[in-house]
Amino acid sequence: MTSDRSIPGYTLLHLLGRGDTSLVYLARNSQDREVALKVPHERTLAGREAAERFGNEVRLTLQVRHPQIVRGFAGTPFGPQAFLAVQYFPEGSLCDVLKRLAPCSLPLDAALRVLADVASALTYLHGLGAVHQDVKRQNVYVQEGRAALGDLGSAYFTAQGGRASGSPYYMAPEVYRGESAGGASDVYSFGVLAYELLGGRRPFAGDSYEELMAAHLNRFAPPLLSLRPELPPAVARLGELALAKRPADRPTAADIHRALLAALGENLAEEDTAALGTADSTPVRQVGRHVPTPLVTAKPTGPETGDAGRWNPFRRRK
Ligand SMILES: Nc1ncnc2c1ncn2[C@@H]1O[C@H](COP(=O)(O)OP(=O)(O)OP(=O)(O)O)[C@@H](O)[C@H]1O
Repeated sequence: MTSDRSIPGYTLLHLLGRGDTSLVYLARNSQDREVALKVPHERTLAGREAAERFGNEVRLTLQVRHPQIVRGFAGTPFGPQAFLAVQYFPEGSLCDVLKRLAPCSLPLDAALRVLADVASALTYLHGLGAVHQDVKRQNVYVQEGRAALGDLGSAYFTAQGGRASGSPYYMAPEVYRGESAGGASDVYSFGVLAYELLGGRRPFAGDSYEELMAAHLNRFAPPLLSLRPELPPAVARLGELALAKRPADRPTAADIHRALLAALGENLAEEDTAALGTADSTPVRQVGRHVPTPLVTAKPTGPETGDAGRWNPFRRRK
């Protein structure tokens, strides 16, 4: 269950957290930099799908570079020495931050800033032709009010095909139906995150996977303005449109990013404008679970932490 493997070049300082895929340590690298070191569990390495997911996370994390995506420093995708060293966030994930704040929620400006950063990360990924597939508060890391999107284990380049997946509380209707995922599916998950941060509750609840699926497919959440009247109307409107049942009715991540920056009184930075269309990426070789697969009714595709699991949202693992 636990991993006591040492990774050459790193001194393990202490355990930061335990996920379904890996143990995450605070570690020091040979340049004396503190990093979060992800070391996969033995069972992750032993399971084909889990090992491929970890390998995918390593390769994509090291390939992409954006200020609002958790930065990867080094890694080995497969084998007994597999690891991933990433930027360390002392404040932890957005989930950790919200737990510490409870019963209060993020002040409006702080929530808009976090959402703008996540929208910026998605704009960049979508510009590369990639989808993230697991946008949720557990995968957003926070430092001094700024946010970075992490966990690229389920991400893939749409041109190369991949398997639709997600976390049940955040999964788009088309993913529940087993159709292919696209940027619009990430926008839907972003809409759930935005609803949580701005509305203070989830848009859809359910006591089972089936109940959640029925809610995401058929129900409509109360308007955000009814939950938080002080919201900028344009942001509330885009937040609701992000939850549109049909992918084509949703705004793009870039639309949402612009609206959030406007609400914060800012303009799109030049590098973000460039990232919209000209991001340079050489897609990595896809393996195993990332070759095109016939899609059947989507099942959540991975174990999960906390209360929004990819496999089973009702099983708590930590
Ligand atoms: N970059 C980081 N900085 C600080 N803490 C981190 C970082 N990455 C992970 N952690 C901590 O480690 C915990 C486990 O990380 P994570 O959820 O990414 O594990 P995983 O096993 O790789 O992913 P999953 O559970 O989704 O399969 C997090 O909940 C968080 O507390």
